[in-house]
Amino acid sequence: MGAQLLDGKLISAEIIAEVGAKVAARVAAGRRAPALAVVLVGDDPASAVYVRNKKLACEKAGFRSLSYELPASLTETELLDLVRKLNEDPEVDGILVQLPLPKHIDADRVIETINPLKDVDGFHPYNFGRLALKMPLLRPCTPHGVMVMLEKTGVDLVGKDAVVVGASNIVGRPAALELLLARATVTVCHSKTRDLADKVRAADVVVAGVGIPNFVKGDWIKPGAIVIDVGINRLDNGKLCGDVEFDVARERASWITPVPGGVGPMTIAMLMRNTLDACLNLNP
Ligand SMILES: Nc1nc(=O)c2c([nH]1)NC[C@@H]1CN(c3ccc(C(=O)N[C@@H](CCC(=O)O)C(=O)O)cc3)C=[N+]21
Repeated sequence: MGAQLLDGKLISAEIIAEVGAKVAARVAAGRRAPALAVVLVGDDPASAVYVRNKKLACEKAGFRSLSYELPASLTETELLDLVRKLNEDPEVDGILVQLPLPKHIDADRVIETINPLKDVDGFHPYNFGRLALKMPLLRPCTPHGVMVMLEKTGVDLVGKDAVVVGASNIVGRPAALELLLARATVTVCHSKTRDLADKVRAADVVVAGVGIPNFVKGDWIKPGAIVIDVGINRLDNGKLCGDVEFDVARERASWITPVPGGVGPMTIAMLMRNTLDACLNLNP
């Protein structure tokens, strides 16, 4: 027994290849390739790795990537000016400002300054609101990647009990909206939730995004449940691990995502899809 693995690396590679084929066809028809601007402020080593992976994905998809690597001393005004310049640049389809930003910069203000049609992270309140109102436009990449993985299980989510552990703006909340859009019954748990274990025990689908290694215990998982682990935690030994106690959960679940090689690569695939969609929306 034991769960089947949802291979994020494989699914991501398929999606990036699909995007790449569409880009190649568009370029063959004489149109320019989609262009993604990636803005990195400061020198957080994890951010540098993610940004490098995003640039590699752009190459695979045939996108142009414009990279802005700026010092931690950058002022908020300077960053907002750059965002406005990219908003107005007709050669730029997608704008991604890597988070977290240095503390002296108000990230919400930066996100709200991005043209919602170029907001390929799906973080702008406009895109978040569209998702909440059942008319998604650019969907937040990580929760959208979660939904694509859930589709790969072939399990119908309609009426299923889904429990989201974590209520962050980038994972838990948008994941809950995605699951609701798929017509699951959604419970969102957070640090004030009582009897978390009981809530997880009742779930047909568990989505964990809290950023604490092994926070969701394997024996909480209902036999046959689907487990999607969005956590990416780097341990002292340098290894990555998720938020779910994988080895025990794996024995009980029907499907489970590994870390690494699960949701992480899906986030990047969905970013490529959003950038193509933004390009098509802006340059029909
Ligand atoms: N504006 C913005 N948009 C983001 O989408 C965004 C962000 N800021 N800030 C940081 C988080 C984190 N994130 C990841 C993307 C891919 C992997 C990924 O591909 N992970 C690999 C492992 C990579 C490694 O070895 O570290 C995996 O899970 O297999 C991880 C994390 C995007 N984020």
